[in-house]
This record gives sequence, C-alpha cells and structure tokens, in this order.
Amino acid sequence: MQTHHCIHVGSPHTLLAFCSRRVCTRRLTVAMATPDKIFFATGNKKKLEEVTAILASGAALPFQVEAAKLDLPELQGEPEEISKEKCRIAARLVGGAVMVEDTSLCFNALGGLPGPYIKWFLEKLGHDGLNRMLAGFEDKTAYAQCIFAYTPGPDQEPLVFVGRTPGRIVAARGPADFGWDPVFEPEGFSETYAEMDKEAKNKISHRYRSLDKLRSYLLENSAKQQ
Ligand SMILES: O=c1nc[nH]c2c1ncn2[C@H]1C[C@H](O)[C@@H](COP(=O)(O)OP(=O)(O)OP(=O)(O)O)O1
Ligand SMILES: [Mg+2]
Repeated sequence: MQTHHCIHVGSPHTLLAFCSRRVCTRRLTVAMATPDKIFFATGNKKKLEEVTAILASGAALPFQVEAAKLDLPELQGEPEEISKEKCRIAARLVGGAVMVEDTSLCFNALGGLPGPYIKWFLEKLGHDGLNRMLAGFEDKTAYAQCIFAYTPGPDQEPLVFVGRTPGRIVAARGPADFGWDPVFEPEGFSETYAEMDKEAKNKISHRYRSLDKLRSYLLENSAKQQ
C-alpha cells in the first residue's frame, strides 16, 4: 500500500494524475493497480529458477512475470532499504514495473551479521569459513531472510515483503550449486537446504515466504481479479 496526499477518490490512475499535480490536501491510502507485466530483475540464475518454480506452483497469475538479467549493485545499509534502493535502480533500468529481491543470511550470535553482506563472506571464506566464524560461540542458530521489493514504475515508492526461515549453520552437506544452501539447515528439518528436494525447499524457504506475500498483494490489486 502506498500513501498519497489526494482529495480525489477514484481509480488508482486518477489518483496518480491528481497527485502528480500536487493539488492534494488529504491523506489517503491507495494501492496501485497491478500492471499486466512485471519484470523480475536479478543477476542470479538460481534465484530466477526458484522464483519461476514458486510462481508456477500457485494459481495462474493474471499478470506476466518476465526475467530481466541485470547486474545490480551490492548496496549497504538496513536490508529493507537495500532492497528498496535496488528496486528503484532496476525500475529506472527497465522503465516499468519491477520486482527485485535481496537475500541475507543472519547469524544470531553475531547480531544478525553477515546479513546482507553474506555474498562477500561466502565468496571470501567459503562454507568452512562461515562455520569457523561461529567457532567461538555456542549459538549456531541463524535465519535466512529474503526481502522482495516491488514498484509499479520508476516514479513510485517500492513496497517491501519480508520472508524469514529460521535454522542453524552446519558443516556443508549436499550439492554446492547454490550459494550457502549446504551450510543452512532449516529448523524442524534434518537436511540442509542443499540436501532437500527443490520442491521442499520452495515450500518453506525465506524466498517462498517473501514472494508469497508479494504475490498476494499483486493478486489483491489486480484489476482482472476485481
Ligand atoms: O536461497 C539461497 N540459498 C543459498 N544462497 C543464496 C540463496 N539466495 C541467495 N543466495 C546467495 C547469493 C548471494 O551470494 C547472496 C545474496 O546476495 P544477493 O545480492 O541477494 O544475490 P545476488 O547478488 O546473487 O543476486 P541479485 O542480482 O538478485 O542481487 O546469497
Ligand atoms: Mg546482489
């Protein structure tokens, strides 16, 4: 949902037109209509595979999701802000509606670090190094966090949808074809993400939980559903 200052109640497009003319005097909460086509921007093939599988596993969508392979910057700051800024950049690049996501792996003993910086920690330290970071701590628990950010266009403020899956950091087990999957064992399971069937991971993952919230938002605001 977005907050606009506007005196008119009508279709989201009407509101947008009046808002941009700055004649608004009253605060209204407005959801923008879901467009027919939304880009999913990422440079990560594995993310795209999971997002495609998660979207395909639900009901048919009244909008099209198209992949946009973009090399998006690794930003600093709070995870929600990182995701929003990434989305603004992507929206300018594709010139339309876009969704992006930013993924964090957060160690509880380290106050949530590496968090959004996991990409560099994984790249420099590897799976073993991630385990060693926790050697001095009893607490090996962690959570995987995915934040989808969506905007209907370059001039609109992105909305964020947070999904978290708790678990713990373990010695690497399973195929090493997707990031830190081999060292993350989700709570309630005896397999790491890497050992799980793709379908099973996609039912409980941080990515699923975040994307499911965005999907609900988009369906609720889709003109074709109304
Ligand atoms: O489910 C996952 N299971 C295991 N590893 C994962 C997962 N999801 C992201 N990852 C890795 C990729 C990157 O090393 C870091 C997140 O960084 P992040 O910036 O979000 O991803 P990215 O740069 O690869 O792609 P993008 O172009 O969408 O930013 O964690
Ligand atoms: Mg990235």
